[in-house]
Amino acid sequence: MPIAPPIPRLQLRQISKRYPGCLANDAIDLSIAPGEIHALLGENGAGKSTLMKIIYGVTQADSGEMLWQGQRVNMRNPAQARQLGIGMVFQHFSLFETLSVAQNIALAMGAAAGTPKQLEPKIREVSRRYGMALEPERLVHSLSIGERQRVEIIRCLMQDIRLLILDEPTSVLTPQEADELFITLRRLAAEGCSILFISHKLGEVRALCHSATVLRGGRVAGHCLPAECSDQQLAQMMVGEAATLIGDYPKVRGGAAFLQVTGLSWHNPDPFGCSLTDLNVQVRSGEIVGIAGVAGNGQDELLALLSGEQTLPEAEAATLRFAEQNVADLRPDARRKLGLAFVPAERLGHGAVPELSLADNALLTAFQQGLVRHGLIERGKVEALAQQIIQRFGVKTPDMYTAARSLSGGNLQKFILGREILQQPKLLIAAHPTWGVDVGAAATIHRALIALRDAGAAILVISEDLDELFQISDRLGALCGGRLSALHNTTDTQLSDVGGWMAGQFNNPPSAATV
Ligand SMILES: Nc1ncnc2c1ncn2[C@@H]1O[C@H](COP(=O)(O)OP(=O)(O)OP(=O)(O)O)[C@@H](O)[C@H]1O
Repeated sequence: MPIAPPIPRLQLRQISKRYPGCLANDAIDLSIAPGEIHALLGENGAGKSTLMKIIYGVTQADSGEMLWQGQRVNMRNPAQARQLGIGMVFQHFSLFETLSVAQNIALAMGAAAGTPKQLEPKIREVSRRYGMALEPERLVHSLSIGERQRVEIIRCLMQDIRLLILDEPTSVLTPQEADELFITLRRLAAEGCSILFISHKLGEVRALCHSATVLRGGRVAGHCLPAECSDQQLAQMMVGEAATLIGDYPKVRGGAAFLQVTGLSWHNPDPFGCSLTDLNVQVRSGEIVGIAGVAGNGQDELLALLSGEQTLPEAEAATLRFAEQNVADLRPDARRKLGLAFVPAERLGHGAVPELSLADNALLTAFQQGLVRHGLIERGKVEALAQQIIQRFGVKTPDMYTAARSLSGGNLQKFILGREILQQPKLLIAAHPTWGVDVGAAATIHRALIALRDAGAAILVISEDLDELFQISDRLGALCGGRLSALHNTTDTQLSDVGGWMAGQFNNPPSAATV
């Protein structure tokens, strides 16, 4: 007697979802078996997040049907999804800093699940079983980003989980933490839990996922077995043409120092923030300096001090210099006048105003580039700039009047980066320049950064993506606990060296001269 194939855990049939001006999901079919780790791939704006939100009940499809273990289901909200055994770990965690791990999990699970004290033994059991070390009494503010992600995953595993959705989970992890996460995910899958994994990192998709669905322009472009495909083949399925992914950029020495940070210390009044201790770094015109580090080790504080969002008293103005000018006491617009462009880590709300159109967002930081005359905005010039950013950086949007918040994450990132690069700054400071950006767009951004470097700009990139830092940086260092390692030429540096610096294994003499 023939054996019937197992019923898929989840099946989507002809799922469609339209937003104003765009068909985000167009008749999508997708099937995930029990115990299968399935990747969802696609360039920025392909429709991945929209599809996940439909599965998790955050938003509803316009048409099509969803079958959960063979039964038709109308997913109305996340609570219903959780009840069925679907868990989702978002890119940005929503944890309360001042509460413990157990208190956070109890809050998320609702009163019926029990008090924090009652949940502690189960948290310990789940963390032991899946090899995710985590103490239930620890306060969240004392946890690393990797440990915070464990809180979210353990929260999902506390319920009877059948499908775990992870949205770019490794973008916040060190390489070692990512390896540990994969061990947990493989164990979960071996027990029959299905996993839907979204990532732009093709290497890890090939190493982890059994199968993949590739989306392009809201439609299914194909299904494949990632282990049997090269990066180039996967990228080609995503963008529909042969993509040039890896740029082998020559390393350079740069000219005179433009940004000079000398003995920079700052006490952070926020008890959960990080203070900076005796930072020394020079970025020369015509070079890219990369700063690695796990989030929360002083990156935000350093960025605020470099951009002018946090100023220092006049007496300390010389701790930061642009060329020969002291700037530590200057506000952001004064620093922009001296040639600074800045890409913050957070896209919505910091890099762009969500409610404003792309054109107005272009004006926000580029207004000193001749876009305002006699106090009047020159709309024609603003629109020309916005159009140029959209075209040069391949930003997918219905038009320049679209609100920033309705762009997919990666497309907004391309827009913000393009806006800053096109201002031809003397100094560009960029946090996570390709965070959430697809492989094709990341290559475009890297080429643009190299071109800006070769045109003579000093560039400082702060990123957690070590592959990226090795690819584009001429010199490298790392932040740990608010201290910065010395910089080294990238050509003389191994991945393991940077891993060591990220863990604080460096010993700079106080106020050391930078290399
Ligand atoms: N709330 C919304 N209103 C209007 N348009 C939206 C909204 N959400 C998404 N879109 C549009 O739907 C399309 C698909 O977006 P989605 O976020 O699903 O892409 P994605 O594949 O997840 O991209 P990324 O890799 O950049 O996160 C994009 O063109 C986006 O601009």
